[in-house]
Amino acid sequence: MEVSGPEDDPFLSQLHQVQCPVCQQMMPAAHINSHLDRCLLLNPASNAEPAAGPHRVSERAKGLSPPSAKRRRLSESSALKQPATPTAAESSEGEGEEGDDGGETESRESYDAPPTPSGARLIPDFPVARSSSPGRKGSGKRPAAAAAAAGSASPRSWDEAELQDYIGQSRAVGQETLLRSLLETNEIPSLILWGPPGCGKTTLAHIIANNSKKHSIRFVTLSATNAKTNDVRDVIKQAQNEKSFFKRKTILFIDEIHRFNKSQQDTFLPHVECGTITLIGATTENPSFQVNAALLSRCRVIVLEKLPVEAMVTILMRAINSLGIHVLDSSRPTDPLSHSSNSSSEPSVFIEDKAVDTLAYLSDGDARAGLNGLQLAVLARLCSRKIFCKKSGQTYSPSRVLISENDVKEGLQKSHILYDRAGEEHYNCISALHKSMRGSDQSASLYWLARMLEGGEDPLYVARRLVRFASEDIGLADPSALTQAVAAYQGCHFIGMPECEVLLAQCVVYFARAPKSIEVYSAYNNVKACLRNHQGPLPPVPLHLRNAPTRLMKDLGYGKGYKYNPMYSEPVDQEYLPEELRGVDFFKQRRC
Ligand SMILES: Nc1ncnc2c1ncn2[C@@H]1O[C@H](COP(=O)(O)OP(=O)(O)OP(=O)(O)O)[C@@H](O)[C@H]1O
Repeated sequence: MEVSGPEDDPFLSQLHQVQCPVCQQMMPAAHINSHLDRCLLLNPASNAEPAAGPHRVSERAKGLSPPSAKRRRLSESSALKQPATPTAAESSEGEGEEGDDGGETESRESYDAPPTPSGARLIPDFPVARSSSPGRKGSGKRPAAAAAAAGSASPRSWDEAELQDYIGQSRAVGQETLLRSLLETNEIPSLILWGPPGCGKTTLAHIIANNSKKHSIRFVTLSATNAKTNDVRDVIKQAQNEKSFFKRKTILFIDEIHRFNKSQQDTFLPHVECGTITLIGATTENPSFQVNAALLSRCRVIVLEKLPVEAMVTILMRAINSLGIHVLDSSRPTDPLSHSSNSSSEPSVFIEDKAVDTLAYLSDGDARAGLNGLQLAVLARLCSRKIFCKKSGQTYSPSRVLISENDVKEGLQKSHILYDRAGEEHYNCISALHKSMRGSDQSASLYWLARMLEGGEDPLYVARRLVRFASEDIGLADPSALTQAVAAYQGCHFIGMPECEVLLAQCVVYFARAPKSIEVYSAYNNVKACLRNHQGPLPPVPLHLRNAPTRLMKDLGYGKGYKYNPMYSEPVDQEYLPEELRGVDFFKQRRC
């Protein structure tokens, strides 16, 4: 069983009181790191950190202002483990009042925990089962029931993870790669990590974080899903202070960097350029389109790939080992109940080896999907393990539970419930949104919109679909719908997420309520069908409709007989379609 200190558990760390070594104030352990940041800036003279040096007093006297009270929560992994600043675990316990941070809390989040409301995300524990190479035996590190119920199929502490713990991706971080040598010499350049969901972008960033911690480099994370431009400015301001006063470097990790719009991305540019921050961005989208060209040219793009099945098996086996699950060899059919007896109150959990292979295969290179699928399968089996005995009329819980191939398939389906940006769910949801607006159901329209945006969909993708809908389904019944959609698109482009969500919501409700007409859409389809079905060469443009800029053309009869409509007070009787299509009305029916 793994033992973790109170600083590992956000709940415990709230209860655990520690004393600030600078101002001696007592506060919950969870607050100590954010408090220390400010305290060191405000009280440089009393700073215990050896690197601080005496010059800080004069710097403060020069008017170094304290970080704004509105400063958003930021994560800083190096601060959590600075050698000279006692961590919560190292500090003595005691009673005390709340920290002086005005209610601002800074707690460590678990690995896949959602970002804090401000968008700041703390460097979480990083799941690495350091134990050996994972074979297919199942090591039984901690009871599967407890571990799965605790909410993770990943092993718990990944705090010390290093590159060797990173599975696969040899093209990006293999032995001979540039990135590996840069990491080994601790020369981290600005990077863009580009790859499909769950392939390990964030994981790699955390490995870099662990590496930089050793060299007292600050590592701050923001998620572009929630962070606002002010959050970025705060990070930059603090990075400038850290650089000039403490000669400390800052690495800023931005998850889903493509969700920052171009002007938000511009905020980093000068600071990346002058070395105030080293930027590491993670994105599932092609950076050539989603990242500012100027910013991109200052970053190395590391392309990560979908994890191959073998790598997925290794990752799953690590989790299985760490959860204490036993793997059953299907080539040697045995009754799991005949395995060694289990005296503990926790059931022994077994998994078929083919279930592991299936999970690895079906996860499609997405380790998160695989691990979530495993976790849900374990939980589902544990919850349904009570057996009713007809003879005694009692229910009892068997001491052994078997996870089959079907269980993992179900687990995988459930873990994909939310939203799969890159897969079928993406198309299902946009189709449901389109149909709900067409059906004038404003609630359903908003629901599908929110489901996509909350699931991490690119707002510009939704906006583009709205532009299309404006003409396809509303058309001339309300021509201003198109203006609304284009405005929403541009608004999203200007302000990005999360602010632009309400623009899309407004547009979606407008469209759901708007009158609908497919008149133009179907007429145009009729024209296209006419062209497609035409046999032989297309009919020539009638001579009277042709322009005649030269004498020769006039001589050839171009423009001859054309009636210039503004010259007539009554409707003009004139043909505009080619001869053979005379009388065709594409608005009434398809005639070709
Ligand atoms: N190469 C890897 N080695 C070990 N574990 C991995 C690897 N890739 C992913 N994982 C595991 O899979 C889970 C998801 O990985 P991670 O969050 O790094 O993916 P991501 O590429 O950042 O995904 P997204 O784009 O959806 O944010 C983590 O729990 C991590 O432990």
